Amino acid sequence: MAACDLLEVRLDLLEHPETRPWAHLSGLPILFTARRGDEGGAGDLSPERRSQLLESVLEEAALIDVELVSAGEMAGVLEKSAALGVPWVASWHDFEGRADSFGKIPAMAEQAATAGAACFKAAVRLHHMADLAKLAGLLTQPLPLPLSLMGMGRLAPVSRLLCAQYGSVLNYGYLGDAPTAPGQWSAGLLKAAVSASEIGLT
Ligand SMILES: O=C1C[C@@](O)(C(=O)O)C[C@@H](O)[C@@H]1O
Repeated sequence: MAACDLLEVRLDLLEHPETRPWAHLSGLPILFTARRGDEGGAGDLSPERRSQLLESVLEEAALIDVELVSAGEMAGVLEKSAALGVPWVASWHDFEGRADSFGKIPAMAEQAATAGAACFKAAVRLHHMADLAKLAGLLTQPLPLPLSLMGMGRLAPVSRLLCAQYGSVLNYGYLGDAPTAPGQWSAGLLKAAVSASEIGLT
């Protein structure tokens, strides 16, 4: 079993993205991300630089990730990706885990759908067991687009299995030896664990 079904290339983490260091990984669809600094990106790249990075890979992208709050400042690249039929994952990250984050997610998902996103993704640091239920519970609400939800921190691993069981799409794990978020599973382990825990919850 391959370790993953889709690869995410974090353009903001690459020293020399123009050398296309992902080129040898042919055969798998690629999601390209150029993360903004205040949502976990490296180098605090400007919206112009992030747009330029994404525009340079649109022809080979299966999907692109742009933070919901960057939709306005990166409208140009979103228009180009839409014209090419490349879907947009609208994302949002809360590394602190603020108490009001769970309640904000449905409205952000609605906003993402209206703005043309194919999926809304939120990663939130979890502090308490009750946070697990709040996060996975969002997947039982009717919303106009698929959700990709995951926890960060000590409860991240269990949250990622729970959310996958409740229908979260795009479940992230790392390749190599460096997680890109606190509490991320390795991709191979996550895929095996999700497969082993497919018990048909709705
Ligand atoms: O947004 C996400 C999700 C993520 O932050 C995670 O929590 O696994 C990992 C990032 O690489 C990715 O861009």
